[in-house]
Amino acid sequence: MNGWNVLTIVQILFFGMGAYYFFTRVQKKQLKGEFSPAENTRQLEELDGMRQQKLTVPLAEQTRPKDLAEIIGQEKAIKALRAALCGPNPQHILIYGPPGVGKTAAARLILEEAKEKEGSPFSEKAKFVEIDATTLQFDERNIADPLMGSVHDPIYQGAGVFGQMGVPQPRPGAICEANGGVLFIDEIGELHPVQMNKLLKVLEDRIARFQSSYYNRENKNIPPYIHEMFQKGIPADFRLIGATTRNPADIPPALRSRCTEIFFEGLDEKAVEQIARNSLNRGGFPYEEGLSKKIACYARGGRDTVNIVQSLTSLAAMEGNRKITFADMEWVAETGRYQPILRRKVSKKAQIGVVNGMAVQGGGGGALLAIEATVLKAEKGLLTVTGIVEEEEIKGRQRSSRRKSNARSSAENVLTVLEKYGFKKDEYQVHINFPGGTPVDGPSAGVAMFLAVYSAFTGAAVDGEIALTGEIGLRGQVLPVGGVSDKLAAAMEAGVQRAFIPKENWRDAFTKLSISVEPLENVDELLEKIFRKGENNGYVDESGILTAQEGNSW
Ligand SMILES: Nc1ncnc2c1ncn2[C@@H]1O[C@H](COP(=O)(O)OP(=O)(O)OP(=O)(O)O)[C@@H](O)[C@H]1O
Repeated sequence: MNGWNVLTIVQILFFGMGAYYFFTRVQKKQLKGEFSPAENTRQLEELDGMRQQKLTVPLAEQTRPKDLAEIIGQEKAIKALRAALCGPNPQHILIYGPPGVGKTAAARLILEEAKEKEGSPFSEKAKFVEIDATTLQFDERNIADPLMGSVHDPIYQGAGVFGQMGVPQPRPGAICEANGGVLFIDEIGELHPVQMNKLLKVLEDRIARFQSSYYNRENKNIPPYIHEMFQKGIPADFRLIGATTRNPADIPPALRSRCTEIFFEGLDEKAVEQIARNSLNRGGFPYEEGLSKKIACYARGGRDTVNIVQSLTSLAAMEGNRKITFADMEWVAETGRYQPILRRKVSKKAQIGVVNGMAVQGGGGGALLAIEATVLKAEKGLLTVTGIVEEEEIKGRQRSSRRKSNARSSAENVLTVLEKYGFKKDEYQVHINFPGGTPVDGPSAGVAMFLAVYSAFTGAAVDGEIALTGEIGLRGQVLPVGGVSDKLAAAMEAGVQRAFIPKENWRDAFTKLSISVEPLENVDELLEKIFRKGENNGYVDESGILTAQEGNSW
């Protein structure tokens, strides 16, 4: 062997050792997922720096109820929640209700209370796992599903050393994290139908199952725990609490049938005032007397209230920690685009040609509207509808929209239906008025308009403590409308004693309300229910021009 050959062999050996060192080092790094120590220290320092930068706790967080007793105005719903979750056999639960009225706050607190109860299957460590269905994107490739979990197949980027070894890795989702506790899904009605079906299956099986075309029982590279995950699944034994602002009819029956349904009500004025007072007191600034009442004129629920109080306290703090005034509330309402809430109280007096209609307000929530009508004998028929805003822009907090009223065409239907009761369109001037310039959703005011004109036409006075909603068909049918729960809440707050709603909107839950709610199929039924026979509710007499003059005094 000559000198050249020895040198070559030495060079090859050195190169080989260098390559071996390099590859084993890289492989070790990948196996351990290790970074360089300096990089690791730098990243940790950065995270620590971020943790040091704390802002003060927002008032919304400070005022979050810490106890179920701090949730105002939902006593019945909370009792039902306790009954469903705090016993030895907790149920799955669906909570319905308008936004910001305490559904999430109550769900967060109920598990803690359940844990304290003797015989509860929830252990001290039972977790409350919260997920918002509006932020869950459905991924049909199932690469990332925070709710159900997913499998990282070896081909995917980031599969790491398991990827090189051809091992698929199950990644448990929220259903497994909640095992032994509560899974709370906010806005559950927004779940993609495929996710909803998978969730229903998990509620039955109480196991999360994983599949992958890369999984092979014979693959010796696959660690035993991953074999077990594929073959036996991962436990997902939890109680579901779903919350939704939708109507029960919009929720899949298969989910409803597996859950106890609980209804949170819209908050009335008194409840909002109480929440405002509690928040103002926690805010720590002096405030003008009666301010909580003023806040209740604008806030539609608990969240609105807390947000308004937060703006008020920020303003007072910015201007030298001064007292919070009514003028500040006006400013917050103006800049925050809070619409004043219509809160009419009904009159106990029976009046001719005046009726309470139940409506839905632009920004959400129900409202009670007065509808007045006059009927005058004339040479020629005429219909006038006033007080409605034909088209208006509703500037909501999140979006603006234009709304066109079609109250007039609904009023035309009313006159046609009235022909059955002796009224002749060509012989009367009818004037229907919605005092207050409120945007009116025409069709749903149909039955109320009918009653107002009928009353003016016949001279039969209508009880001031009744209210109505429903679209009217040309044959006098009472047709279904939206927002009935909100409308009933507003009616109760206004002092209504009897509310008439379309039969198709009827729910058994309405029997539990503090007022009488009566379903209607047609307007004949309505007339029979509210007028006694023989009273002045027949047809107009020959000489008579019957008007609602008496009714104009309200
Ligand atoms: N009934 C209430 N009593 C006391 N505080 C309330 C009430 N309702 C709401 N709040 C306040 O508003 C905040 C938001 O309410 P929460 O998140 O519980 O509403 P939600 O009904 O779940 O609304 P969403 O449907 O929009 O999720 C609460 O943290 C609390 O500070």
